[in-house]
Amino acid sequence: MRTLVTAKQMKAIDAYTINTIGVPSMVLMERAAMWVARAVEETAGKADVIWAVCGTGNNGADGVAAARMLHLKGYKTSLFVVGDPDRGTAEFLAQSAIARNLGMQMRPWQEAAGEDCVVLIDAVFGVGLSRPIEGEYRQCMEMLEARHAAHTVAVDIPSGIHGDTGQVMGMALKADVTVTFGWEKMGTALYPGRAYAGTVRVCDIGFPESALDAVRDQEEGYGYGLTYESSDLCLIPDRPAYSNKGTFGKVLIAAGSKNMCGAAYLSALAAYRTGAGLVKLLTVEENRQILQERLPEAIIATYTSDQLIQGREEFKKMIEEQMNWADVVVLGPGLGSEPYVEYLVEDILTSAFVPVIIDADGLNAIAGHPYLTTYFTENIIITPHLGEMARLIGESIDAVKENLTGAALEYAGRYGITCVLKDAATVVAGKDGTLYVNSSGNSAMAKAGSGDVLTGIIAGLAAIGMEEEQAALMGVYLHGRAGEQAAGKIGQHSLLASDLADCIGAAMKSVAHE
Ligand SMILES: NC(=O)C1=CN([C@@H]2O[C@H](COP(=O)(O)OP(=O)(O)OC[C@H]3O[C@@H](n4cnc5c(N)ncnc54)[C@H](OP(=O)(O)O)[C@@H]3O)[C@@H](O)[C@H]2O)[C@@H](O)CC1
Ligand SMILES: [K+]
Repeated sequence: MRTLVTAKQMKAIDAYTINTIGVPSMVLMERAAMWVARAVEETAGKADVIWAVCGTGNNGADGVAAARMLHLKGYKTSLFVVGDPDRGTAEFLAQSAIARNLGMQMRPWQEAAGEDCVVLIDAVFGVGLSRPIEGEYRQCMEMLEARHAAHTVAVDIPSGIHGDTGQVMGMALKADVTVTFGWEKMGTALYPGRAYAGTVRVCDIGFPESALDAVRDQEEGYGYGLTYESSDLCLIPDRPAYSNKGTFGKVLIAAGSKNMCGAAYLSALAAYRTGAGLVKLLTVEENRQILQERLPEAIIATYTSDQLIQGREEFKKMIEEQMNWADVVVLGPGLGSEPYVEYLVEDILTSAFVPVIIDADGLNAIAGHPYLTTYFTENIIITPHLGEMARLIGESIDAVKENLTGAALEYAGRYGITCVLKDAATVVAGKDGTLYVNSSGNSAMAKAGSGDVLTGIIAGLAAIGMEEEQAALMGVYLHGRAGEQAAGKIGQHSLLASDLADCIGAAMKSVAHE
């Protein structure tokens, strides 16, 4: 498990380490610069021209210090400054003085025109970036972008990427390697920042763990983000030898509509593949035969849409019985948008006292009939993609995209539920402010049916004993790992959602015994 911090949190950790613990700012900076210089040395030869392009804040100061270290080792290093050097931070002024005392020239960035650059050290902005990039800064960064250095090392975060949201603040510089300090920044875990960062290296520059704790305690609701890595797969419960199908929980999947049964099938298949003991599909009568043929392991229960509208009381009773049977419920894949879906959602929400994972048309019914949110309990996990989230909160997709973590946290907090907001880097917000940013998966998973598989995985994990929020976090991670396995076998272009489901077992195995 790795911790992710926002820019604000990182600044507070810096300040605590310097002011309360007493580690001098310049000591931290020298270590930071050493890591940056090392990353450059891995690719630069002594004949290659290295540019360090530095702003006048502490990110720039890191860049000046790294350039000085490389200069002392005999590398051809040019130092360029953007912004008014006289208004630099104390550290920038100190690092500039050291560089000059060692005979280095610090020139305005405009003088770079016409000179060569093989390796670029991007030290224009770090976590201090607070507004869109304009004017001289933009001109400088455009010049750097056009330069196409063979290799770019970003200091702490690619300049132009917002440390909290990963958004491009007008423009940003793409890096091959981002050398970051202490903890990974939220902005390089989320897209598009993640795509700009290249390989992210988290380097220890001497922040104590206690700074993380102290900052968390100082401010209420100051939660850190987290992300899983392969060793966390061991959090998935073992399968005891002395067991039967009842040991592993019963999943009920309310899904599918007339002649639309693919989503129901994929969700059920994934729940079984994840380890559920029994999976029952609750769907329309028209789907019975095909689902039975495709997945004979599943129990099929059916209803007709007429039954639902005309015999509401009886239908409610049937739903109650199904809910009593289930240990976990999936509600929504492929349900369609017929008027009866509203009643189905209402009856399930009012009679389920187990975790309910709501997806797709289940969420659309809620967006169309907001009174349904009054039935939300802490057992609810919603799994919207950007469009579904936008409909739920009445915002544009762009607005959700700009602040993915904020949207998920706000919705989860408002209703006391778990919100899985699906994107290239899916985020999960828990009811108590837990924030998870997923690191697994690939673009091959952006295909029809992938979300249905995710619902089945989360349900399967809940069925084998994981608490619902944990099942949501792990489900997202495992889903991505299955995508990696499947792409490895089949290739990114050809991967289908059913391949994802078929690779869940291998993804779980790669885990436990890695
Ligand atoms: N000892 C330490 O503290 C350590 C710090 N470390 C390093 O320091 C970095 C953080 O440094 P930083 O706080 O000085 O901010 P930085 O990112 O350099 O930005 C400079 C200033 O730019 C300004 N600004 C913002 N947006 C702007 C815009 N669009 N256009 C123009 N100006 C804009 C804004 O000032 P403002 O104008 O808002 O007052 C901001 O303060 C961190 O990423 C890491 O690399 C490490 O060495 C470890 C030890
Ligand atoms: K930078």
